Amino acid sequence: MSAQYALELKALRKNFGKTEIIRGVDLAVKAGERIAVIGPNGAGKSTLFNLISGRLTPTSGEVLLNGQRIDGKKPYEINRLGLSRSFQITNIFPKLSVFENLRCGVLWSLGYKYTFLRFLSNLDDANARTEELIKQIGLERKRDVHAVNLTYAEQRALEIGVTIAGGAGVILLDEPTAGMSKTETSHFISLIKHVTVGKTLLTVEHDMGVVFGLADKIAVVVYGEVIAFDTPAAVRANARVQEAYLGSSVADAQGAGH
Ligand SMILES: Nc1ncnc2c1ncn2[C@@H]1O[C@H](COP(=O)(O)OP(=O)(O)OP(=O)(O)O)[C@@H](O)[C@H]1O
Repeated sequence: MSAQYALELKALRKNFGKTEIIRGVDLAVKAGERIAVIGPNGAGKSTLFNLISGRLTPTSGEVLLNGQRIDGKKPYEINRLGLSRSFQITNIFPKLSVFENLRCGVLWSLGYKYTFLRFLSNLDDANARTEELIKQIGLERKRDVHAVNLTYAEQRALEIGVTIAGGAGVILLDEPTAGMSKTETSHFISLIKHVTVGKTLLTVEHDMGVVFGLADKIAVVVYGEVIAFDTPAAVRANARVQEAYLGSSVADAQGAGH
């Protein structure tokens, strides 16, 4: 890949009415980096994800995926260009099995959206890729179970599977461990690391244990600006971050043994 960065935000701004919510964000993420986006409630993290994934159009500024402008494009176009996003609310099909949910994701990426009924039975490549995904997310024993009958943590695993099914190189996850127990969370961090090897990952996260367990770098968003973008150790030591946001959260995470 010739582009220097997998994802780049340049002077990105977003207003809602007269209120400026994203206030000039610059961020450059190298291919293969895992980034946690943190910040107080209402800082603009979800808005930033919406701008990157095409759900919102920036008021000004640029978003580049592998060097190509994607701001202004539709979410499915951005998806086709190699960026895939999962949401806080699961968007899997409850009445389809694990296998069927994943195969939908694979087929979509292969471009069979409108004709796939005709091809289902003999799509050996899609089926093989689907079986591989099931193993990756550890749901072999739930292969034929309807999504609605999975546990919450299994549904989240399936959702990660659907998110990566299309082979996107850049993955956005919105609070992937929200609502999980501590044991489920630590298992899930390993799963995310495992399935995103070689990919670029951005995750919005409130749980500092997850942040420090997962991220190569942390972007701290406060009041619509990125006030720090650095390694976990450097962010932890950053006085401005401590003051604006992180002090007590880091102390909590460290106290919890992270
Ligand atoms: N569509 C919208 N119209 C108007 N204001 C909005 C809209 N979406 C978000 N906002 C406002 O923008 C600000 C940033 O919201 P956003 O959801 O991006 O924050 P966040 O950092 O993701 O917060 P949280 O951690 O609570 O999820 C908030 O003040 C919110 O009320």
